[in-house]
Amino acid sequence: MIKIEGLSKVFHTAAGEIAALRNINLHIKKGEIAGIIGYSGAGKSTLVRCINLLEKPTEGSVIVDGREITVLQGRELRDARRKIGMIFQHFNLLYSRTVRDNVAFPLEIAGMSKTQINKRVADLLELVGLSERAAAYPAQLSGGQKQRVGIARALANEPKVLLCDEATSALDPSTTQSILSLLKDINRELNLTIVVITHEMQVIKEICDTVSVIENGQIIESGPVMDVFAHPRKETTKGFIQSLYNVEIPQEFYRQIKAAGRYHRLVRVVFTGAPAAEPVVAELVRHCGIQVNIMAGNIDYIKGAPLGILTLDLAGEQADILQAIQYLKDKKLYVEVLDHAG
Ligand SMILES: Nc1ncnc2c1ncn2[C@@H]1O[C@H](COP(=O)(O)OP(=O)(O)OP(=O)(O)O)[C@@H](O)[C@H]1O
Repeated sequence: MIKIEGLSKVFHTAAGEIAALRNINLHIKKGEIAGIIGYSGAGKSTLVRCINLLEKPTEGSVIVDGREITVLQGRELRDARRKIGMIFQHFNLLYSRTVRDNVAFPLEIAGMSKTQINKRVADLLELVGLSERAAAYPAQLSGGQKQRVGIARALANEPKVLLCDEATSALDPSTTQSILSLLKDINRELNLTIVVITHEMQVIKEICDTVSVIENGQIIESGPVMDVFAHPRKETTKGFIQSLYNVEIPQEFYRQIKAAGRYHRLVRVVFTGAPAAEPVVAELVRHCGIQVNIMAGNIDYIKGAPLGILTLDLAGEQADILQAIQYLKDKKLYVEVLDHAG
């Protein structure tokens, strides 16, 4: 549904050139919820704004639903943009208009008749659960309700793609949850392709099918959410996972264990899917005759599938520990020997 190829964006400022995006390549399938995560200044907003040409790329192409939008201008560009809805962190509502009139706005611009507008607005407000607040003004709404208006407005022209730029960053955790479930429902009901820009791994975990990590204007890692969560390759990605699953142990604590004298290895074991339920630790003790201490751990469920991350301290004879690590690998578990262990 979205193909981004060789996309670069350079801003020319008084202080010099800023390469906000460098050679971005990204393919997003129809009906997918694609997450793009990065720290502040990584280039997320610029990337999402290049998808609907709010920002003109310096190089490269953006193809949405088979149409290269980077070459469009004037009316053709306006028509193409209509099929790409967008919601924002600070909602960007018109504060002098009621909820109903905010949602009607893009339809008025598209030249729809009043009767059709009334019908469509009523349907959209029902979809986002705001029928009762149609006559209210944005200032009378909570943050979550304002974002619901933003979503209804973004869906008014029946877009094929919905871009969400930090759409839940201004909301509290429970409101965030309700907006994320609304987005998930809309994705399912309308088979809408959604691009989610965020700096919060929780958002990626809750609703995304795929995730791309952006740093210094480049995509450094990309893949299905479960794969990236289970096997992050880049330090930045590991940092994001760490923000969700705190499975690190303090160095000082590990130094104390090592001081006990026995041979140790600190390993991280990642379970995905079925083996997560197996009593692997017990088997490890029985098969390899070593001592296993669970130092940190977390089991989570991503789209119903378990993802377990355990930090284990293995103590015993060196040969037995090597055998234990091999045993885990034979079980098709991902094992990482943490390099600060000795
Ligand atoms: N209009 C602009 N003019 C000049 N530089 C810009 C402009 N917009 C963005 N930048 C620069 O481009 C880089 C990427 O910014 P961008 O806003 O895309 O990052 P971000 O990941 O969305 O960060 P944040 O979450 O803080 O918004 C930054 O160095 C930023 O200063």
